[in-house]
Amino acid sequence: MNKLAPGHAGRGHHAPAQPAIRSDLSAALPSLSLEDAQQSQPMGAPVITFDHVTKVYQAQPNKPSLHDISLQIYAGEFVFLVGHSGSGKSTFIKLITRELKPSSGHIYVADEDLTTMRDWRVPYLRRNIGCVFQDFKLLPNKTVFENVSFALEVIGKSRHVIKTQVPEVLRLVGLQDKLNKRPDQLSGGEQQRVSIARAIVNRPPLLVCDEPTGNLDPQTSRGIMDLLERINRTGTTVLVATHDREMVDNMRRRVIALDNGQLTRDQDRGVYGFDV
Ligand SMILES: Nc1ncnc2c1ncn2[C@@H]1O[C@H](COP(=O)(O)OP(=O)(O)OP(=O)(O)O)[C@@H](O)[C@H]1O
Repeated sequence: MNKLAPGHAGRGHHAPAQPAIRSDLSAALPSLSLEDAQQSQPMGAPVITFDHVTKVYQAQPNKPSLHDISLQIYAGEFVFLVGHSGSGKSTFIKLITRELKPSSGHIYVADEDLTTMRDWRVPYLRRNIGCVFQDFKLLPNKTVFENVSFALEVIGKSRHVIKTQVPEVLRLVGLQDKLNKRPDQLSGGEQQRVSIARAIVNRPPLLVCDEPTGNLDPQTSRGIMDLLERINRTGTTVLVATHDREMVDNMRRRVIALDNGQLTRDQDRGVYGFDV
């Protein structure tokens, strides 16, 4: 069943998207407070809009990796993106971060049209999107503290901001005692917590995760999903691409299902729903 967000047309697969273009992306997005707030309700404005999006890779001209996808994800939602290997999940995420451009259709993040966005604006877009990957992507020769602080240094944050925000976020993910460890001195679950800390230290309003528990055992995976839920409760919109059936079935959040590049299901409190 498609859910209706307050004050908005349904999120049906073919809902027309007509957002106004805003020049200030940051102003258009809510900011993350690291203190746990009440469970936030989806707010009025869509954070992500796909409007008849098709993506065809040059290497596979006859087989769209995504075909005519239209949907909206609202501020404060927690959404699972599920589908078999090759169904288009990573392509979907790369379109949101503007690593890829669609072959046709439009994608809006906080009302900004990524299709027409100038290249110089892309780094500003990415400051608003925390990214978490299956393989953590930590810098091996840097400590936990340095891996997280680096994310703030590259966007020019002051030493004062770094000294306050990095310990705060490492406390949030439960790594306050591991600041000086290197990634190879941590478990897989701890490394993923560092990568989540790095993704949210700049308080992005949107967190996208591509198979965040793909390398972790079930118990560690539950800890990571609990953490993502806590981050979501602070108001951050969370999108998780996953194969983790148990997690999706237990958490009963919105599920968007892709099959061969087609949107086949968009369900509130959904289940994984594919045969393994
Ligand atoms: N750079 C590329 N060039 C050509 N085809 C690609 C490229 N990247 C992905 N594809 C194809 O696009 C389709 C979707 O791939 P995608 O990686 O988005 O799927 P996925 O659902 O994320 O898969 P997985 O769960 O295995 O990561 C597949 O058919 C894949 O072969």
